[in-house]
Amino acid sequence: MEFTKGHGTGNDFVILPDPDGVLDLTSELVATICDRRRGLGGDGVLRVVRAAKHADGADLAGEAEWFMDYWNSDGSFAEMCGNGARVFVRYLVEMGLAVPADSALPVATRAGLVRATVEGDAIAVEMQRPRLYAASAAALGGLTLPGTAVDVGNPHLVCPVPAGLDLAGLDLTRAPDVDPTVFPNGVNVEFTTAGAPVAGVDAHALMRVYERGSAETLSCGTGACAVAAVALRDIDRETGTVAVDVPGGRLTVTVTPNSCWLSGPAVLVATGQLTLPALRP
Ligand SMILES: N[C@H](CCC[C@H](N)C(=O)O)C(=O)O
Repeated sequence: MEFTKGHGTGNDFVILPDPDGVLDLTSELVATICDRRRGLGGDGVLRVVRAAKHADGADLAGEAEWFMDYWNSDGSFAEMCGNGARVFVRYLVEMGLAVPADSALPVATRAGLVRATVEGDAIAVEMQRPRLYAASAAALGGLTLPGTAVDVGNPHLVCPVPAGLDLAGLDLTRAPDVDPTVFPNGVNVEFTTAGAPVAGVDAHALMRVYERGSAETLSCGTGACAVAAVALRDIDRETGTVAVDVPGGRLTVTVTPNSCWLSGPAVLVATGQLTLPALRP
């Protein structure tokens, strides 16, 4: 089966073209494909399927031709993947499956319809406005770090790193402990510090993330949106533009009154053939 490998600021995905939704994609197969030794390796899988051909996209088939069937590397589902949506659109355009109109390209997702624009090396995707909804905390290495729960279509917990602690030194080799009553379906946990002023934006943040279903990744698009929304709240702003530096590069988040734009690079690395036994006819 053909695949393409792509990434957005180091958040990497295996793209599987399956326009008619005939591939029997299972959690086990996704985990095997994403295994960095026994498979291709990836933070997740993006199946490219016509919205009309997938149960989770059919209700949006009248508004978007394509559905982004996103899976985390452990084989679990997620409602939204911001970097994944940007790489997904890069794939559609590069493969001639879609032409970005002036009014942006619609894509169906489990979190609803998103729109994307291609701006050279950068691809921007418009998602729902992050909603800050609770105070909670993450326990890590004997420390309890207070944070803010943020809904970006998928769940996030944004924890500022206290003065005296080094963001780079946090041990993210294991999942932070969180409150299951606040996050019954798990959560993506971002650890963040303020960055030096950056010209042309309202705030600058640095972040690392332990992702639900994928462990630590070099970047998390929806996580950057959550971090940006908290950074704006901390300067008493409801809207604005935030530069978010992740280990894999820089994302730019623009929070508007009704939505949130996530912009950054999206690169296709390679195309080839998957020959795993589970994929043989
Ligand atoms: N692990 C996330 C999904 C991927 C999020 C991230 N890769 C992004 O770019 O938004 C979750 O389970 O909600």
